[in-house]
Amino acid sequence: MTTATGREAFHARLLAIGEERYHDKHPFHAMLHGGRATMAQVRAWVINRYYYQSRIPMKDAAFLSRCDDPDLRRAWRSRIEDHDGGIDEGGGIRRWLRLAEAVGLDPAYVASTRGVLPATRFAVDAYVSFVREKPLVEAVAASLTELFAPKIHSERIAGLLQHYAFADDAALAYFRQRLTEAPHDVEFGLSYVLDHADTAEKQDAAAAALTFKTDVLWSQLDALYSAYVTPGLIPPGGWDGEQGVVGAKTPREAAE
Ligand SMILES: O=C(O)c1cc(C(=O)O)c2c(n1)C(=O)C(=O)c1cc(C(=O)O)[nH]c1-2
Repeated sequence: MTTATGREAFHARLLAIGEERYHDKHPFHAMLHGGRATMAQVRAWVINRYYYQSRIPMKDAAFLSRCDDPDLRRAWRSRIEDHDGGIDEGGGIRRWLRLAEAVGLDPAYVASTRGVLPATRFAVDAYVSFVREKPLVEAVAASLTELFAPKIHSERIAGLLQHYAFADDAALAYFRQRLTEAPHDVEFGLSYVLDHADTAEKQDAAAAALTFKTDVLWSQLDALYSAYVTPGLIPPGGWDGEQGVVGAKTPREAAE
């Protein structure tokens, strides 16, 4: 067994993975945040990303089902509350559906997950399976992409507000809420991984888990890009640009 590197060096190694591979660098995000995405591309993103949102509490439930430590369960369970919320107010999932409505989609269509690209399903389902099957320290390490999420959420709020007529506080409530939830989650997750990856083997496995998760995120955007930007090859079953669209087209859309 080789010796683990020190806590700080291991932390730096994890940060470097995000620096190199996080999906804030994907060209689809540059289009979206820079106002260069058409409304059809924005809608495709909202439809596909809903699938990720809908599976996050399921993967957290899978995680909880494997924890025999009540302290760990107590620290983790708020993640499910964040996304599902209460009966009346709902949580992140309902806030995401408000964004869907704001971009002119029928929330029931989005919630049905019809039209989600096959590659999106494969990537997201792989994340849920990973968390269901791998050692807990790797499952927690995979969630650490959230270290890099507040930056992308801030960029997205600013970019969408600047460039899109649909964007207002109600439409973007999902992202504002994550700005306070994610740092709390990730603070716990990071200390857990730094404490529990106490051999070189476990550190390598945790780094690989974080790398895997960056692939989960990146490949969802590759799928969107290929279907709705270039070459524009929508796979069978993928959203056709019409289903679930409600209301009149905006003048900008009519010109597109
Ligand atoms: O908009 C984004 O780029 C982004 C990324 C991530 C992420 O890094 O996995 C999450 C979220 N958002 C998010 O909103 C969220 O609730 C979330 C939960 C998790 C997770 O792995 O448990 N990641 C993310």
